[in-house]
Amino acid sequence: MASSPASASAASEEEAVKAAKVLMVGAGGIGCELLKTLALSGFRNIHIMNCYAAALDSFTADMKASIHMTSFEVDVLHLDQFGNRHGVFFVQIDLDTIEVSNLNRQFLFRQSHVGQSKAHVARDAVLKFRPNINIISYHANVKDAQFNVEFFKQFNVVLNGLDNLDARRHVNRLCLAAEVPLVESGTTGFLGQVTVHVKGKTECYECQPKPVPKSYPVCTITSTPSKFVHCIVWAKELLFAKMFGDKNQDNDLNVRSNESGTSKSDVFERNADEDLDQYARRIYDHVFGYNIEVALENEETWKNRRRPNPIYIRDTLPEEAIRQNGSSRDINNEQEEPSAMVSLGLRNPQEIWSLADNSRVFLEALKLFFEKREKEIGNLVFDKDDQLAVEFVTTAANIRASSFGIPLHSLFEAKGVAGNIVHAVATTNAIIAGLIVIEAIKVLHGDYKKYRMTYCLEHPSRKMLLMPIEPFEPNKSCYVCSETPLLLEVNTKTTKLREVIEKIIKSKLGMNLPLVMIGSTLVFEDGEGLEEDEAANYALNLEKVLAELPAPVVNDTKLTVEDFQQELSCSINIKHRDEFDEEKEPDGMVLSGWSAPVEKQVTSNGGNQSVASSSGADYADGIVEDISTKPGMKRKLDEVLESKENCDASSSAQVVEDDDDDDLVMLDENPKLAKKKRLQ
Ligand SMILES: Nc1ncnc2c1ncn2[C@@H]1O[C@H](COP(=O)(O)OP(=O)(O)OP(=O)(O)O)[C@@H](O)[C@H]1O
Ligand SMILES: [Zn+2]
Repeated sequence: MASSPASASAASEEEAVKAAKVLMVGAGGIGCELLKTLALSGFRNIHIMNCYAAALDSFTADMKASIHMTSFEVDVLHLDQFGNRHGVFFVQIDLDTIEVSNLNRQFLFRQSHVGQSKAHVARDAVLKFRPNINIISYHANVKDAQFNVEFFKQFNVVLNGLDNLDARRHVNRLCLAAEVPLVESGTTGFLGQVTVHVKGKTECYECQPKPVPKSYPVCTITSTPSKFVHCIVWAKELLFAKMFGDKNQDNDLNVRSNESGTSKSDVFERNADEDLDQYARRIYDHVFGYNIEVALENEETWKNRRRPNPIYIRDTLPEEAIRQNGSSRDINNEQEEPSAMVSLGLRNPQEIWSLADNSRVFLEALKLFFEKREKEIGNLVFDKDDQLAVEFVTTAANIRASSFGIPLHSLFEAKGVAGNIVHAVATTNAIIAGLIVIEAIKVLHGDYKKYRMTYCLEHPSRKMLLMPIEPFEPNKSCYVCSETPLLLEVNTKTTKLREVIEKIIKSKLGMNLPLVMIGSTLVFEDGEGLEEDEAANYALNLEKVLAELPAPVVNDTKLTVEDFQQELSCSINIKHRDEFDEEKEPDGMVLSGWSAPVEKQVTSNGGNQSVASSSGADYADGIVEDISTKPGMKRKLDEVLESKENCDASSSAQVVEDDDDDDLVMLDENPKLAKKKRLQ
């Protein structure tokens, strides 16, 4: 009996799925769901890979310490280079190990897996219910050099389940270079999206500007906090950074260097004759007492504001309590990871501690950093998974909040604010994983007219929670997927090559290992394998101003910038400019022709949704389209820019921080986006 066209098409779809070679990047919340859904959807050849040992060299000591090397991982490593063992395969990459906090939603993992590779354990778990699937797992960073264009070329489709912009951009570039379709995804609480990117047919992941983190005026953070988040930003970005971070970094911590007003040493330096107890108390009095007194002297500031109270240790912890502080420490409680609350016998992170308890934990945390983690001091960056750092930041924020009459918060709540944590919703991940598989099947079938970008909303819009939208055409001025040159306005007589590389090429253009050419002269190259004299030469060039490079960069010079790993090359036309506005153009350079982050005023729709994005500097998860209100118009839901508060004229810089508000916010419509053409 002849088969109907419908069944023939279903059969060919099934064949395409069976024969597919799929690369999946990320085995976290979305990744676990995705792996399971792929396995249950007929994908037969799943190859999760682990280039773990090779990648290990590029890992920092901390990363290495977090990796569990098991015989299983080594075994997987020896399987083969490109997984051809199985002919067709599904590959999964993830650099992370399993944490207890993953278990509520990353259902392929169990308590006993904590500390093990996500990629391997996920592979193992799926093999238990689909033993005939070919899976190879890689416990590695997808940015590792071995995952080059050749590696990507072997796949029919790449599926992202990542949580950061950096890795997403990298995968986008490799997919473009290898000409492999990419299905990209992200979730934030109830919100999520799946987008399809096929070279030449749809826009690439970087065709559109990505959201920028929320920023607060410096004066709000340093002088006039009115919300708890302002205290958290102060504690994290200023105090913590000042105490434990890189001393050479700019820091706007608005503190006087010492009480007598003389130019003696830095107040944050520990004096030779000071024991740790004395040092901790001096810091406390300085930042919560003395500095508030100084701020109070500026009557103007407090005209229409509530005046803060200086807080001194003698008031919060009278003498005997101070002494107790040392002795109440449970010295038998030698924890692997030092914790001030544990050593002081405080057990409940969900409880709001009194000012006295906050003060005790603050002093204890400060001391523990010096006692137990002295080697790290000078290099620490706040990390929401670092218990002692969270304790320090929580208590510093609470003491400051108390000074300014702002309600105190529990450690659990403060950690959420400090780490920009939006609680993940397992159902959203499951829905998004399902949508990824639907798009992957369409991609394998090659019918690009059926591709959809789908957005998962929290509240129904036109009675729909899922909003499918036709993908857009590539953006003709995208520097990643088109050849449009960029324009850099810069003072060529004062700007060093190093600044252009750090602030523009690496930071804005996201290149990993850039190479810079002026005409045919190579002035800089990054990466391993350079000859000693080459490296020395490039190091010299880095410190030269542009106009004094071996091939001088002046007005109208064209730079060629390339990243071999990403197979990305772009031209930058230079326009010399003498002056830059320090406030509006803090880089001292202006790059145009790239997808600059959108910095638009936002309005709230009065909803009650949380739209913060991924943790730390890793944001940019979601672009949500609200086609119910503006058909064809893109709106972004996950970028929240607080309208600038009135601020002293002296405050110019911005402290960058993510959203804290609960409101659903939407960007004003971007007219540029409205003009974009849909796929024909
Ligand atoms: N460069 C990268 N290479 C490989 N895997 C990556 C890379 N960057 C991120 N990932 C992985 O992407 C996954 C994202 O998953 P998810 O968003 O659920 O994060 P998580 O770390 O598992 O959970 P949470 O951040 O909520 O604690 C993580 O498992 C992470 O290890
Ligand atoms: Zn593009």
